[in-house]
Amino acid sequence: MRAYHHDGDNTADQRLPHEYTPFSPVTPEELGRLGVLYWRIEKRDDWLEQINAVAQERSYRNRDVIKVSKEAMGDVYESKLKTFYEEHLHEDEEIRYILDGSGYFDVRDEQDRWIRIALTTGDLLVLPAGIYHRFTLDSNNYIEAMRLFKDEPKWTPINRPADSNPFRLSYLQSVRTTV
Ligand SMILES: CSCCC(=O)/C(O)=C/O
Ligand SMILES: [Fe+2]
Repeated sequence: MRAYHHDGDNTADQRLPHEYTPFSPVTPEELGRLGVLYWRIEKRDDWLEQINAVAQERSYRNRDVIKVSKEAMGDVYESKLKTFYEEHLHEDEEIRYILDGSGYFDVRDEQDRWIRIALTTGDLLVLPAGIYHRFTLDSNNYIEAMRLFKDEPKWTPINRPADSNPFRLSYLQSVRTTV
């Protein structure tokens, strides 16, 4: 995982790294203050046991696997990518363990700037309910991820603006009390 401030350029290809100049890294602790959690679980023999331990600890009872690529998604590929890259929130945590490939999750910080989180195989990321975010493939155009859920999957992204959504309000409250 590599997290840094995004350059804010929305005109160039979203799949490019978009590193702010000068490069401005963001630590896991800073992500933690936004409610974003991160674990590194190497894809060695015991990776599934480690995922199961996190899932048990955090009550993630359901899971599935998604492959994002032209080959895997066919006709819906472009429209799915567009949906993933619209700024949105969810009323539940978004939990992704990267099984293969790579991609970028962008999250908003306290000043509403984008932080780009570059994920590769072995990264486990949890975005809290109510955080504004988006996802894009990088120039490798391929990611395979395990999606974990507390209960039944709540797929529906709620696009910004969603400032009076109760999950947004409670997210903001939780971030303020951690600062
Ligand atoms: C790497 S999983 C694809 C992106 C996704 O599932 C999502 O919900 C983005 O916000
Ligand atoms: Fe999402």
